[in-house]
Amino acid sequence: MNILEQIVANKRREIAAAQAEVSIADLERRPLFSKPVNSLKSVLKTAQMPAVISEFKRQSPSKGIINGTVRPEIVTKGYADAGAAALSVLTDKNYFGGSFDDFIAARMENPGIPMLRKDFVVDAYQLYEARAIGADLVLLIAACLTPAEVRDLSRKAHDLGMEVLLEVHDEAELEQSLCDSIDMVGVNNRNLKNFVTSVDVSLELAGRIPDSFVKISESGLKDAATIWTLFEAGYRGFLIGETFMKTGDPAAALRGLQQEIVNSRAPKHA
Ligand SMILES: O=P(O)(O)OC[C@@H](O)[C@@H](O)c1c[nH]c2ccccc12
Repeated sequence: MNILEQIVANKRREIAAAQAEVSIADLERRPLFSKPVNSLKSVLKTAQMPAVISEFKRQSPSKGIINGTVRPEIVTKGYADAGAAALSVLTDKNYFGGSFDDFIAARMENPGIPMLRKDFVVDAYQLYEARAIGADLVLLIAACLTPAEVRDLSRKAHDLGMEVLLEVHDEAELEQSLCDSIDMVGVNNRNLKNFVTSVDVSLELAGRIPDSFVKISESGLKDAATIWTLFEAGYRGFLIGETFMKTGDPAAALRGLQQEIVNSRAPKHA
């Protein structure tokens, strides 16, 4: 099994255990379940500048521990104050060291900013969980879902009031999985099967994503020049985790990058 298959197999066991313990009716009664949703799509649609979606990620299968000491409420408040367009918080425990507690701590501190539940969603039950912890949008990863699952899960997410970010890594995934209940398409520069990162993936797929979908480039992003190149290619959102999290002060790292983005703004955007 490749790593993605292992993660998904583990996820299915976790879901079975969670379902045995907490019913959907219980999730629907959680206070955050009915909170109004913050739209990321509407923010990105009209973005005049690259919008950074800042991720809280303690560890990953490719990098091991990235930051073992950070507190989610402090880091995410710092991200929001530094001008992040949205927050992404990992909730997978086994491979990314995340949790619902991390997500909820970030949510309580930042009620008004779009928040992505970053996990491996393979079952509608997880969409109820996402809503119950206060998520505004969910990630659906084409590489671990059939096109029919993408369609059904994205419709269900909409029924629950959330937006959907579809993650693709190549043209085949894009062509098979894109459907009209997707709000945003995220091109993952990292191949989840072997962890190799290249922004060429985003550049190659940009022209193949219809303009009706907001485009987000994900993973391996570090510098303003690359972000502007991707902006020119049509990307509006930039999902960044490690570049910030590996520093002692992730919010300061975001602030520095935002400065760099403004300072290196291409003349035609002036
Ligand atoms: O830390 P990076 O290289 O900036 O990447 C962030 C984000 O794109 C990455 O964490 C990610 C993208 N898609 C995922 C799916 C599952 C887990 C993690 C991810």
